[in-house]
Amino acid sequence: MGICVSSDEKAEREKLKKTKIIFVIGGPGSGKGTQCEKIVAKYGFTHLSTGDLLRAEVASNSPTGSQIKDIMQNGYLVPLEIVLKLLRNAMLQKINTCKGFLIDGYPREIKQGLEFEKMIAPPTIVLIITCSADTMKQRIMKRAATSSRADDNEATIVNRLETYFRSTDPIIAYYEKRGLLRKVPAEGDADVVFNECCKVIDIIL
Ligand SMILES: Nc1ncnc2c1ncn2[C@H]1C[C@H](O)[C@@H](COP(=O)(O)OP(=O)(O)OP(=O)(O)O)O1
Ligand SMILES: Nc1nc2c(ncn2[C@@H]2O[C@H](COP(=O)(O)OP(=O)(O)O)[C@@H](O)[C@H]2O)c(=O)[nH]1
Ligand SMILES: [Mg+2]
Repeated sequence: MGICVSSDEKAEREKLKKTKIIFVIGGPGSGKGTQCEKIVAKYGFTHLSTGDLLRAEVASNSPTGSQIKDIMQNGYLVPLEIVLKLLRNAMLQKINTCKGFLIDGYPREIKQGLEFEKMIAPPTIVLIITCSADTMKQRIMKRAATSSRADDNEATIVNRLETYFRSTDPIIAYYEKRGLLRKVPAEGDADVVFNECCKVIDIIL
């Protein structure tokens, strides 16, 4: 006997499958949030950052929040089940009004991508914003002056960069092989980077 799926759940799945989904990946401080903000303004997509969802969970003082606080403070990855549940719930809340999703900061491991496809839908494309580790470090240190993020400090930045580089190469190779990867170099000015992002997005509209 198959797994029993309610008709509501079926309808949700169908809607999620029809919606455009862009994974936005890139190192810490590469400019994912900055580009997503610009994309939202131009295309009206819905921006969901897994980092923001997790920080909101910590701020809410929920049991899950206290479980993940130290992990994040130290620059490590939060367990997949926690991230995916928060993400799926956030997507379902917006599904009826949304023109497309920008999923910022996900996947961080191939397994996250595979589980997302199982639970939600395949991504339309995967946008990767790339710049050097030095550039990322400099941008985060500048942001640290105003961000009040617990992980925007020099020691944690080293861990975040290490975590990023360790887990990202396989993700890049995986989506490249499937023809879904779109690379945007991000050393330059944010507007120049945005221009490149638009070229990639215009093709999937
Ligand atoms: N998809 C995810 N899977 C596991 N952990 C995650 C995920 N997204 C975020 N986190 C965790 C990792 C970090 O400890 C913390 C902050 O993530 P995030 O805000 O994406 O910061 P970041 O350092 O990768 O980049 P940024 O500087 O772009 O915000 O939350
Ligand atoms: N020069 C330059 N700075 C940028 C660019 N994108 C973001 N920044 C700055 O770098 C910092 C990190 O950007 P953010 O969008 O938070 O990056 P994220 O960590 O990838 O989400 C911010 O202080 C931005 O102002 C860019 O394309 N060019
Ligand atoms: Mg960010």
